[in-house]
Order: sequence, then structure tokens, then C-alpha cells
Amino acid sequence: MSLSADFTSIPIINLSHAADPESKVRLLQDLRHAITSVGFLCISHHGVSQAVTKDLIEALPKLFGLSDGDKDEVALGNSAHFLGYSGTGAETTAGKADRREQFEFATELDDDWTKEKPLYERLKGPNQWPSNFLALRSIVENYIQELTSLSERFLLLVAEALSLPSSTFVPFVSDQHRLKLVHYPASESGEGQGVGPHKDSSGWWTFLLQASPPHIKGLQALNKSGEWIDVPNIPGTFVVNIGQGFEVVTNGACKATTHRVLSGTHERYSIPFFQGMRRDLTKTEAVETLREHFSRAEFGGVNNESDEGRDIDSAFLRGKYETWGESQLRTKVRSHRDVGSRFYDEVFEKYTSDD
Ligand SMILES: O=C(O)CCC(=O)C(=O)O
Ligand SMILES: [Fe+2]
Repeated sequence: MSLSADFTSIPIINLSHAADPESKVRLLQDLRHAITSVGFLCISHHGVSQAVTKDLIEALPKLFGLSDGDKDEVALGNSAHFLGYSGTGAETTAGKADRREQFEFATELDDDWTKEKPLYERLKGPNQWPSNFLALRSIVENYIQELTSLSERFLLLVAEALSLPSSTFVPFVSDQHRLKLVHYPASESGEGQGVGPHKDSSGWWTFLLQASPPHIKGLQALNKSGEWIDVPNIPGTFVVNIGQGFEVVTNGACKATTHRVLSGTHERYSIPFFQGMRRDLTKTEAVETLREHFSRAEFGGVNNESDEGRDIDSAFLRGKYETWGESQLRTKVRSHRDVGSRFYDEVFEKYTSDD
């Protein structure tokens, strides 16, 4: 059965095959294999504007070349919404500091949080834009718009590939998606942790643009035998992988595959877009809505599990908090404690000492 087969390469899927009923059948089969057995894929012919992508890639050297003062002006530490710049070493993954700097943006939304609303609604809010790079705003907003649309189109195909009505996953999607512009500096020794092994915790699906020339690699996905498989860097494609929220909603039929980035002798840029999941989604709704469907034998069945196969590793499910929004807020407070203590005083102690 495909669920138990191990992967040794990352599937490449041409989305233009969806336009023709005959080639669509094969596309859906390939997609189903990719998302149930690998959890990582590259997509080509995805319909995202090349000009919009090019503008963003070309903005990166200038953006990361801004002065420390310019970066401070938009520091993530200033933002109750965890949006802005954070420097190299600010984050740790798997117990080690990551060697990367990043600007985090999201769908531009007003901060309309009031004390009557759940605290996690404060995750929503405006971006911070560097005043010495005014052109950046429209470049980033255009890209977020293109990726929002791609991620919506993609979800329809995913549902069909899993034998569900195409609109099945639409009600789970949030009004807020997040975008990170990431710079991994070159490492003299060619070794080190760009970002340590992790599963994407910020949501639903990730669409990653590798924004350096094709010979610059570094991203790897972990297969079930514990081997790190290189993710190819193919111009014009996006790498797509599953976030923990989607793993929960599919009852583990689709896995959030562990991945990491190695530092190299060349600097590297990458741009992950994290499609968001509705903040008010509860654990019960997430697990129960499609439970019956995913317990069918074709997905391995509940009584037909491999050891690794259906064991869901999710901070959301294991954690104490009922909604996805609160689980997200806790994750963010724990990884950015300066923001946590400044803006989320009432829950800071609780979230940082509840494990
Ligand atoms: O930079 C990359 O290629 C991947 C980054 C990543 O996995 C993440 O930010 O979650
Ligand atoms: Fe990731």
C-alpha cells in the first residue's frame, strides 16, 4: 500500500493538467500519492504571475541590505501581531539557534481587537513597512494576493484528490495568511543550522518560493527511514508542504512532514507563504468533521495503522487550549518572549510554563 512506501525524491506536479478532464484524472492520482505518502511536492504551471514573483525576488538583496537602524524601525518586537523583522539567532529550533534573519508579513488587516473578543484575535493587525523602502509594500501585497489565490485553487484539487467535494476545505481557511522573507547568510565552514528540524506549525498549507539560483540548495525533508531527502530548487516552481492543522483535519492521512534547512557556503533566500487556518476552529471540529471519511480503508483505516503512519504529532491536539487561535498565540508567545511579555501580560506566565 502506498502509505507504507518510503519516499526518496520529491514529486513534481504540473497543475496545468487540471484544465483537461483526461489529464486531470492522472494529476489527482499523483497529487493524492504526494500528499498521503510524502507530504512534500513541487508544483509547476501554477498560474502565479511571473512578474509579481520576479519583483519580490529582486527586492530581497535591497531589503536585507538595509541598515540595522532601518531594520530596528520595523522590529517584530514592536508588534502585537508578531509582524516585522527579526535578526539572526532570534529563533531556536530543536534546541539550537537558527542562522537566518527574516521579515514577517501577513494579509493586511486592521487591529480591531477589544477586550470583549478572544485574545487570539489580536494576532490580526497591520504590517510594518520600512520607511526607506517604500516600493516594498505593493510588491509584497501583490505577492500575497497571488499566493492567496493559488492556495485557494490548490485546496480544491487537494479535496478532489482525497475523494471529497472540491469545496470541502474552504470553510477551514482564515482571513489572515502569513508571508516570511528569509535570508540565510553564507556560513564560512559551509556547515550549520539554517533552520532546525520542524513541522510547519503556522497553519494549513505552506507554499515556498526558493528565491536563489538553482545551484543553491539546503532544504531537506525527512522520510520514514530517517533519511534526509534533498528538495530540488527548480526555477518557476513552488515547494508545497502540509502544516500541522491540515494533518489534524485529515486525521493523519496527510502528514506534516518534518524538514530542515542546512547552511551553505552561499547565502540563500527563501519565501514561505503560510496559508492560515481559521482562528476559532476548535479541536473537536478539526478532528470530527472528516473523521468518518478518513477512517475509510482506502486511507489505511483506523485499524490498519503503521507505527509511524497515523500517529499525529500536534501541539494543537496535545495542548491544553481548545481553539487553533489560542494554540497559535501560545506558540508565538513562546518563540517571541519579548512580544509576549510586552503585549500579552495576562497569559505570558501561563503559556511559557504550561508544558
Ligand atoms: O527556507 C526554507 O527553504 C524553508 C523554511 C521553513 O521551513 C520555514 O520557515 O518553516
Ligand atoms: Fe518549515
